[in-house]
Amino acid sequence: MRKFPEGFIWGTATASYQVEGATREGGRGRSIWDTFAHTPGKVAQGHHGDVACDHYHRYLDDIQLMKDLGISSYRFSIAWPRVMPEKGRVWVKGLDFYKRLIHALLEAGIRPAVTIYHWDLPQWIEDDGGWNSRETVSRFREYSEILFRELGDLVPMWITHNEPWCASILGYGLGAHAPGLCDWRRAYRAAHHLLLSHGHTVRLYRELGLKGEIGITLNLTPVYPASSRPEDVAAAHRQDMFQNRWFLDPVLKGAYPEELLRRVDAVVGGFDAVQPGDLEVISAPIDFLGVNYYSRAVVADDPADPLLGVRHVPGEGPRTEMDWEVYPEGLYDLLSRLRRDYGDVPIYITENGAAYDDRVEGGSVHDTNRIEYLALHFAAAHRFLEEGGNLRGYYVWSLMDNFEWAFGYTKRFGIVYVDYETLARIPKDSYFWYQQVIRDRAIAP
Ligand SMILES: N#[N+]C[C@@H]1[C@@H](O)[C@H](O)[C@@H](O)[C@@H]2O[C@H]12
Repeated sequence: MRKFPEGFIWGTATASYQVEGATREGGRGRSIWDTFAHTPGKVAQGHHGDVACDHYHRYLDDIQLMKDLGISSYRFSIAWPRVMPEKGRVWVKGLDFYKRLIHALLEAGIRPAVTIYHWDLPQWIEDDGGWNSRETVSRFREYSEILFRELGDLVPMWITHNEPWCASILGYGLGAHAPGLCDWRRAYRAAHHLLLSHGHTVRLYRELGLKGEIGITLNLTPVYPASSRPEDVAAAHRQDMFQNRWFLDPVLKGAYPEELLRRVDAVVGGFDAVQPGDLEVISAPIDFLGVNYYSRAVVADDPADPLLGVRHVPGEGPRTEMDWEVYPEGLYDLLSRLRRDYGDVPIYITENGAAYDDRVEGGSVHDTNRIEYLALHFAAAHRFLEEGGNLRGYYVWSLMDNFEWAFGYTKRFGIVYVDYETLARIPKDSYFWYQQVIRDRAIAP
């Protein structure tokens, strides 16, 4: 057996807009994802999060599932529109649901890990410029301070942002996510303001003297050249800078990659969002780095690509329902690279999992492909631990099937199946497999 260390954190993760529903309850205002999802053509089959998994009302049953699973921590996000529903209005009662959720988790012996922002920006803030506006940085700090003052003594682990790369690039550059804009200048500005708000919030956490730990979650994708040709190796370097170092370097080294700044100049005519002192704020020391890993990228040189001069090449491995290559070696390579290039920063894998075409058969879901996916990735993490890697925990994405952003409910990532007609939960075979891993604190060799 491959044993994990005593005290290793096993968890599951979700996010507010993806599971809660109740988008008109508790005084909640509209988010950019309410707007985006209700805009025809933006989300598969016109799906939206109005009901989602109804976690808002079913959280006690969901916590029982977590308790039976045996996890030690549950990662979830707080919906900013529940706290700041409209301009000029703070609705602290909007936190009542989260206070109930957190107390129930603590009673179940489950450590709450709170993501402050997982993409559901209040619509009124987007109307005021959203992450393209530096004003949002101070609004995020104000929002964070409310959370810290109301929940700071109950919550031991805080994540400022989830995947700021996605929130900025997909939301403002490619238009694939809310708010659905296609403007690279706004995307670069949004990325900077997300990072800046992270840094100010870390500093605030320290100023308030809170005793927990705070970090940020980045979606990181190790990049491999399609061949050993120098052109392809250089292409991989450029993609790595765009995909990973853009956020890793400011947070952990206090500087953007020089080549990125040159490319930004060339593509959007200058990085005008950075002001003196910003990078010092962004690189406020963190207690951990959250890593979301799903797959790798393989790229070749392609001069026809205006942004980076790269072309993505499909890897040889099997694919998930997201058409992502199953490549567990990439997790080990990524963790090793972080240790090599960024020092021994404590790491949590804050998301890892896979979407498959799950079917209910006789009341069960035999998702052997997801068990294999998780087993291979747990083994990669174990290899890193065996080499002295500072890995503190692993959150499986996701506890339950949920609203998969632009894919709506067509992609199932959960270890618990959700029947969207009845909202019944059915633990999949992977749930019971994970339950045994947690009991054994080990995986089979
Ligand atoms: N796609 N996909 C699954 C999963 C998504 O559901 C999460 O909300 C994101 O943090 C991250 O993209 C990963």
